[in-house]
Amino acid sequence: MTPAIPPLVVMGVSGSGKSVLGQALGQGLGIPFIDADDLHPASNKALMAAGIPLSDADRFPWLTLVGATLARGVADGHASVVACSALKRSYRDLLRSHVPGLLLVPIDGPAEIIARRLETREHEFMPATLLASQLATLEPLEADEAHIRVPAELSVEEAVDLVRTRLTASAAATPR
Ligand SMILES: Nc1ncnc2c1ncn2[C@@H]1O[C@H](COP(=O)(O)OP(=O)(O)O)[C@@H](O)[C@H]1O
Ligand SMILES: O=C(O)[C@H](O)[C@@H](O)[C@H](O)[C@H](O)COP(=O)(O)O
Repeated sequence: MTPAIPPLVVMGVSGSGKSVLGQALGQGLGIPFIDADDLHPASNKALMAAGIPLSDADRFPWLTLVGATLARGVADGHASVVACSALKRSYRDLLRSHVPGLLLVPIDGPAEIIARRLETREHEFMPATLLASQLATLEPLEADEAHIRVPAELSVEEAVDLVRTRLTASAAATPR
């Protein structure tokens, strides 16, 4: 059965694996993938490249663009999957204000795994030194935030299977 797919945001700190999983989910579920990294204004990229964490004021216009991008997909009749850190509850609320049916896909794992991933990857503008600030900023999901949690230890294929299985199960459980 093909589940009805809600707009998805793969979230977590830098280096948790959002871009890789988001891309794989887009392919696996047959929906567009957008990396929120690509929606940052040059000013945000310059701050991060200089090792300066973004403030709420830096992030809100960017998150508004991310939310509008998700909403455009819904208006066009399809879900999209976005990779976006979405670290604070207020950021996620802003995204949900654009797409109320938003389903979060948080990637959770020990800081050591994430730090190791950051050490071995190349990034256009994000230095590994910002991981500490990302972890300090991350606000855990609250009980009313719809989500499918993905352990960082899973392979990308296992993570896609987990999300697909959970989507199918929740579609089967939803009364028509
Ligand atoms: N499930 C995974 N298992 C092993 N390595 C992974 C996994 N997901 C991502 N990676 C690797 O970790 C690094 C960070 O992944 P990336 O998707 O860029 O993270 P983010 O978008 O959250 O910053 C990359 O080198 C990527 O290849
Ligand atoms: O401060 C933020 O809100 C995040 O840093 C977010 O903007 C993202 O994490 C960066 O664009 C780096 O990209 P990765 O998360 O892909 O490393």
